[in-house]
Amino acid sequence: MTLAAPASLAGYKALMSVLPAPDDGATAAACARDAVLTKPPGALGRLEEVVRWLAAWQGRAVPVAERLKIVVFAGNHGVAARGVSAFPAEVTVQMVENFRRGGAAINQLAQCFGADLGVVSLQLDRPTADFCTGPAMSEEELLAALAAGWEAVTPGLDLFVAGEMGIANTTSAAALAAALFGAQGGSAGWCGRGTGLDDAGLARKEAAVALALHCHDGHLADPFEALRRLGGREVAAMTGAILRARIERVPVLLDGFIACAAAGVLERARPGALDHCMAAHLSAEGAHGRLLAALNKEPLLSLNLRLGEGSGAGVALGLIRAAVACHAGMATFAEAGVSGG
Ligand SMILES: O=C(O)c1ccc[n+]([C@@H]2O[C@H](COP(=O)([O-])O)[C@@H](O)[C@H]2O)c1
Ligand SMILES: Cc1cc2nc[nH]c2cc1C
Repeated sequence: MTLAAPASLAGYKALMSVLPAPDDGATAAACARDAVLTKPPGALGRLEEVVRWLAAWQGRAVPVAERLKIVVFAGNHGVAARGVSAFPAEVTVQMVENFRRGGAAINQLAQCFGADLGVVSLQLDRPTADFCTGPAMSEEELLAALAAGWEAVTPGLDLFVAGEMGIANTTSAAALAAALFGAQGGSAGWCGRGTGLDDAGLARKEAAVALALHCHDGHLADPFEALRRLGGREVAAMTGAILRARIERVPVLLDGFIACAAAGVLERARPGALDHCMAAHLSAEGAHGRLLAALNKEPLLSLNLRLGEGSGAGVALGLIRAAVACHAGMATFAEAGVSGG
């Protein structure tokens, strides 16, 4: 059954108080099976945690990793005109074409691990407004972006990955993270080099984030309002998708800095709203570790990736499949005639 996206921000906020809970029965059954598999207890380390997490949200004692979906959301940012990225804004639309032709990293990762890949382009010819001088989006634009994400998650998926492409979106994510989780020590602490900024570019980015926080001061307490003022279309789409996944009990692998800032909106709106999410990796973007700590998430991988597109989560799909294969396929002590400890 298709569930329509809420028509108002009040509708989204109302959903935050009725989020589904994990299936404790399925978790207990997965733990019971794990306990009799032919290995010392705990010997598969965090792969066992992955199985418990999938079981809880899929509602299956033996979770599966067949219907995997990655969606890359693309958006453009007015703040790019301030010289806050190492690349020009036209790269966003060019990369969308690359995704469509199968030439990007995420295409290869999706193919490697049998994931379905979708690309959702969000009005690339209409960048958001420069949030240093006013809100990035109107309420109508925010609702359209949230709905685009919401509609990308179909019920019955075994796992969802929200990826993004948007030149300058690490500036948006830095400002949003500062608004959501505080700028103690200065907002520059949320700024990294993104696609590879030099020192002068980093200084422009830090100045842009500081200016934005000053401009919107007093209006950032509501996480959805912070998203409207400082986010971007692809950032808001990821927020909508991650929320829809929770409603549909679809587990989500979080990608890098921008995806985690988008997810952070939900965590600030209701602590625990990201219980259906696992952090795939620690990005090389400087403040990602700080953001993961604020979300209380321990990343599965740390490979110095800083690509976005959902690529860190794409690599982690291999671990997800490995965890599920062991849990589903291993013999029990009784079946294998192995003496238990
Ligand atoms: O996912 C990350 O942690 C990440 C870190 C640095 C850069 N990116 C990607 O690079 C773009 C944003 O970088 P920038 O420098 O233009 O803000 C955007 O398309 C992201 O997908 C992504
Ligand atoms: C080439 C390129 C590819 C990307 N993929 C995600 N963000 C990106 C940024 C650039 C610049």
